[in-house]
Amino acid sequence: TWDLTSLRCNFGSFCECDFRPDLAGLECDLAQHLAGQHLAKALVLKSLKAFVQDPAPNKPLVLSLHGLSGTGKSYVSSLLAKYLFRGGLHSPHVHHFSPIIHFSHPNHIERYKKDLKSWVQGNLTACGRSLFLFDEMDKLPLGLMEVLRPFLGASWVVYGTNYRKAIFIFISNTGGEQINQVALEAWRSRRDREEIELQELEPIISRAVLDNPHHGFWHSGIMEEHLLDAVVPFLPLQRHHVRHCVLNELAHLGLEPQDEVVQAVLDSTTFFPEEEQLFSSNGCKTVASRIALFL
Ligand SMILES: Nc1ncnc2c1ncn2[C@@H]1O[C@H](COP(=O)(O)OP(=O)(O)OP(=O)(O)O)[C@@H](O)[C@H]1O
Repeated sequence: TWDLTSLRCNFGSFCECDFRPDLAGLECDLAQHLAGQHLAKALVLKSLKAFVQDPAPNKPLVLSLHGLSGTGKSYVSSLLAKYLFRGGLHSPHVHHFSPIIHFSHPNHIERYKKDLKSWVQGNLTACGRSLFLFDEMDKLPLGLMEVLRPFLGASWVVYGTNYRKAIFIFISNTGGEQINQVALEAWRSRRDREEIELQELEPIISRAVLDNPHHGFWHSGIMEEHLLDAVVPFLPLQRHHVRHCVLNELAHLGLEPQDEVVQAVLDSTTFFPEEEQLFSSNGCKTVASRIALFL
C-alpha cells in the first residue's frame, strides 16, 4: 500500500525548491542521445522553453507521452527531471507514481483518491515548481485521475500558492499501435521519417485515448476540457536507432564502440512487421541487458 507518511516531503529546509532548469543542457543531451524521436524532442523542448521562461504561467504544463514500449518515454522524462531539478529524479520535488507500486488494489480507490489529492496539494504548497510523473496510465484504477483534473487547469489557486507552475507528465502505450501504423505507411510510401508531422498523429492518439476505457483519462474530463498542453508521440525504432542505443550504452559504460557487440544485439532483437522487419518490437528496452550478456 501507499504510505503517505513515509513518502511525504518534510516541509522544512529539505523541501527548498531545487528547480534549476538547464534547457541548453537538456537540448544537447537529447540531440546527442535520443534516437529517432524528432517530434518528441522538438515538442518537449518547445513546451518547456515557453513554460520555464514564464515567471507566472497561466496553467501548469501538462504533457502526455505515447508510444510503443522501449521507445524512450521514461528516458525523456528522466532527462527532464535531471535538467530541471538539481536532485534530478531524486529531487524531493519530483514525484513518480506507478500503478503497481502506488495504486495496486482496485478496492482502495477512494483512499488512493484522497491520498493523491492531498499529496499533490501538500507538495505544491511546499514548492510550486514540482514535477509529477504518472507511469503506465493504462493500468491505473478507474476514476483516480478525476482528482487531478482541478490541478491541471488555469484557475486552481489555493492559499496564494501558484499551482500553475507545476509540471505533470503522463506516460502510456495507448496510441502506440496507431503511431506505428503511420510510421509504417510513411516508410512504405518512401516518405522520410522526419516528414511525419504532429498534426497527423495528434488526432489519432487523442482518439485512441478517448476510446480506451483502461486509460486513466477515461471520463476524467482531462481530454474533454483540453487540459493537455501537448500529446507527445514516440515513433517505433528502426535498426539504426537500436544501433544508436547500443553505442549510447557502451559509452555510458565507458567502453569504445564495438562492432561485434552492436551486431550481436541487433541479431538478437526482433523486428516487425514480419514482412519488412522494420521496427524493433521492444524499441531499445532490452539493449542494456543484452549488452551485459554479450560483453
Ligand atoms: N529513442 C531512444 N533513444 C535512445 N535510447 C532509448 C530510446 N528509447 C529507449 N532508449 C533506451 O532504452 C531504455 C528503455 O526505454 P524507456 O524506459 O524510455 O522506454 P519506454 O518508452 O518508457 O517504455 P515502456 O512503455 O515499456 O515504459 C532507456 O532507458 C534508454 O536507455
